[in-house]
Amino acid sequence: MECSNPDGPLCGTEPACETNPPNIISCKEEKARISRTSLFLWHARQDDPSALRCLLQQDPSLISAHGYDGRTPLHICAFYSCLAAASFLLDHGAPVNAQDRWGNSPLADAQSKGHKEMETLLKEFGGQSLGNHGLGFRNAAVAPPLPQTCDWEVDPLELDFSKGRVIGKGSFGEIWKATWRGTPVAVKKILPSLSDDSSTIKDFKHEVQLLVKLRHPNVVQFLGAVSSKPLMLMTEFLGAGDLHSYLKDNGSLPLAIAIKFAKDIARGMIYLHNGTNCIIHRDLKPRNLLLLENDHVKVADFGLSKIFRIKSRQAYILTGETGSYRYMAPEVFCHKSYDTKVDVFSFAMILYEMLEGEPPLSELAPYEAAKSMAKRGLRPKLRAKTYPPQMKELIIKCWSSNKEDRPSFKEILMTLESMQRGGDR
Ligand SMILES: Nc1ncnc2c1ncn2[C@@H]1O[C@H](COP(=O)(O)OP(=O)(O)OP(=O)(O)O)[C@@H](O)[C@H]1O
Repeated sequence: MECSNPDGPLCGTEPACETNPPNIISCKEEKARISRTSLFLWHARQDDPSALRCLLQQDPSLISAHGYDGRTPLHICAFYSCLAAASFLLDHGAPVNAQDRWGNSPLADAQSKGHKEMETLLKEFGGQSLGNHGLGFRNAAVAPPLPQTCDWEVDPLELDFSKGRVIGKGSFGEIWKATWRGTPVAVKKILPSLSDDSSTIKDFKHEVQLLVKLRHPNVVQFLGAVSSKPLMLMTEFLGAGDLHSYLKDNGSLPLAIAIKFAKDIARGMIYLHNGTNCIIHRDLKPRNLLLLENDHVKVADFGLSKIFRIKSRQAYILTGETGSYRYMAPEVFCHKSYDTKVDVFSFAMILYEMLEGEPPLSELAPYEAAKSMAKRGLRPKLRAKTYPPQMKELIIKCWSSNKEDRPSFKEILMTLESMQRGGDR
C-alpha cells in the first residue's frame, strides 16, 4: 500500500441538499450513512487504509461505526488479521475494546484465531480480552475490572495555580507549574475539546492507572490525575528545562555529555519497553526529555498520546505544533503497524541533534523532513568530526528504514557503555 499523507486533503465531500425538504434530507442522509458504514466495514475487510481514510474524512463518526450485531471495523480486522487497516483504525481513535453483541472485543477475536501480530498491536493500544465467544470459539479470558477506588485521583481544589505559570504548550493542552500540598508539580491541563466523550475519559482513567505504577530514575514520575473536566495530569516538576532548550542555548554537546544523556534516555526507555505493560513512547523528542540540575535526563510525556492523538491532530495543525514529525519513524508517518523500534528511530535523531547541535534535516520543515525520510529514505548528514566510528555506526543502525535492523535499547545501552569505557582509557 502506498504511503499517503496523514493530513492529506479531503478525498471528496458530499453535495449539500439545500433545496430538499428536511424529512427527505434526513431520510437521504440516513441511507447515505448506512451505506457509508457498510463500505467502511468492507474496506476494513479488504485491509485498505487509504479507502478507510477517504471515508473517514467525509464522515469522522465512522470511526465508531458498527454493524447491526455490534461488530466494528476493528473486530473485522482482528478476525481476519488485516494489520494495516487495524493499525490505521487504532491510530485514528477506533474504540479498541468495543464489544459486539456476544460481548467479544477485537482482541478476543484475534486470540480466537491465533493472530499473534494482531494481538500484539491491539494490546499496544490497551486492548483487553473481553467476552466469551458465544459464536462457538474457545472461551477468552475476561480482564479483571478496574478497582472502584483509586489512589491517584487528585482533588482539583488541592492544586494551587495562584503562584504558578504556564511552562509549556503541547498539542493536548498547557503545562502549568503549580503547587500541590506544598510541593511544586507540573500539571498538564488537557484541552476540554479533547475530553468530551465518556469513552475518552474511561481510556484516560485506564491509562493513568498504568502510568501511576511506573517508577524509574530516568522516567518522569506521575503523581496523580484529575479525571473530571478539564482532565489534568500531575507529574513531578523538573526545574532545569528540556533538552530542546538546552541544545538551543548550548549548541552541540561534548561527546562525553552526549553519551551520558543518551545512556539516561536508553535506561528510561528500557524500563518503559520491558515492563508488564510495554509502553511505546511514540513521541520521543528533545522537548520530551527533561533535565535535572545534576545533568541527568528523564523521559516525559509518554502513555497518553495514543488517547488524544487523533483528536488533537486538528489542534496540532492549527497551532502549527508539528515538531514531532522531525523525529517520527517512517512506519508511524506511513500509518503502518509498528512496535517499540519507533522510539529507537527517534532516539537516533536525538543523538544526532545532541552531537551536531542542530535538529535533524533542519533545512526542511518538520513535516517535509518526516516525509523525505519515510518516502525517499533521506537521512541527516553526519558532519561533526568528533564521532568515534562506533557512534556513527550506532546512529545509522538506529535510523534504519527496516525496523528489524534497529537495535533494542538494551543493545544501545551496551554500545554506549562500551564507548564510554573506550573514552575513559
Ligand atoms: N514535569 C515537567 N517539569 C518541568 N517542565 C515540564 C514538565 N513537563 C513538561 N514540561 C515543559 O513543558 C513543555 C511542553 O510539554 P508537553 O509535553 O506538553 O509538550 P510537547 O511534548 O512539546 O507537545 P506534545 O505533547 O504536543 O508532543 C516541555 O517541553 C517542557 O519544557
